[in-house]
Amino acid sequence: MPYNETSPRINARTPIIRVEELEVSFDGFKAIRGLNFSLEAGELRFLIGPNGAGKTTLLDVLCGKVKPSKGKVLFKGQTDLSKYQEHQIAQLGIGRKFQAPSIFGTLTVEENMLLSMRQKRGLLSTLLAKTTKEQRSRLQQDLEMIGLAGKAKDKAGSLSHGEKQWLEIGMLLIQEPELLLLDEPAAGMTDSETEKTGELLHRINSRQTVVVVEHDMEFVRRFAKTVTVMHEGTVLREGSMQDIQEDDKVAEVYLGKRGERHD
Ligand SMILES: Nc1ncnc2c1ncn2[C@@H]1O[C@H](COP(=O)(O)OP(=O)(O)OP(=O)(O)O)[C@@H](O)[C@H]1O
Repeated sequence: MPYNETSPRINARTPIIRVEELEVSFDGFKAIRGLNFSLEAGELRFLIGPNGAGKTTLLDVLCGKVKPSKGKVLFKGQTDLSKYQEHQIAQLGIGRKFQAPSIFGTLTVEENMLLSMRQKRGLLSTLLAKTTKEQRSRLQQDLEMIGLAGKAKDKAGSLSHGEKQWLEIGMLLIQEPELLLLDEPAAGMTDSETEKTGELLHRINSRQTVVVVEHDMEFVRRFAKTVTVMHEGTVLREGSMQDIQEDDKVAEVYLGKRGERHD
């Protein structure tokens, strides 16, 4: 049975994430200021905005890497994420992929996936445990999902840049998060890898909620469903890509305050 059929993953009523009046300060500098943000279970949400808008900081708060100085961050309506450590948040079901790779190049693709699967259980002894039939089937399913089933026995170090990124995503998927946070998943990829990454995001989104921080506007145009535009630590606009593209305020923050130049 597909693993997502047994869990109450998608509940269209309760937001999977609700952020209220969030503030994050770094030595007095407010990187996030009064931010409100809501994400429904099952969404594929793109976060965009100029450099320094606070996109990465928001993901850092959601995964527990950065603690808010004010405000609420609720997971599934009741769990206050600000009270949990990073590893506990991972256990709760929020997976974060950073840009820097964390795979073991000397291990095979499959071994990297298995290590990640066992880490989730949090017991060192499980590293020595035998893989169950169910786990093997999970592994196979996720390898197929990320397009690396044919490379399961290859050393991870021999993969292309794009394939390494997919393996990292696979290592998150195998931990069965309900919410996946991805920072520029297509950065540095070839055109064909970028296309495959977009398709992968949509496949993942058929069973999980996904938030993607992205700079590549062509990628956003091609693959985004709903887009949140951030600016100066808060949400500037939210909507479909078409709404966002037609918005004067969004154009202004991206194009360096056109209005001011012409006044
Ligand atoms: N650890 C930190 N200490 C001090 N300032 C920080 C720290 N992390 C982020 N900032 C500052 O907070 C602001 C928001 O940064 P953040 O990285 O979240 O923006 P971003 O929208 O992700 O930008 P980019 O698109 O350039 O990655 C920036 O001004 C940044 O310099």
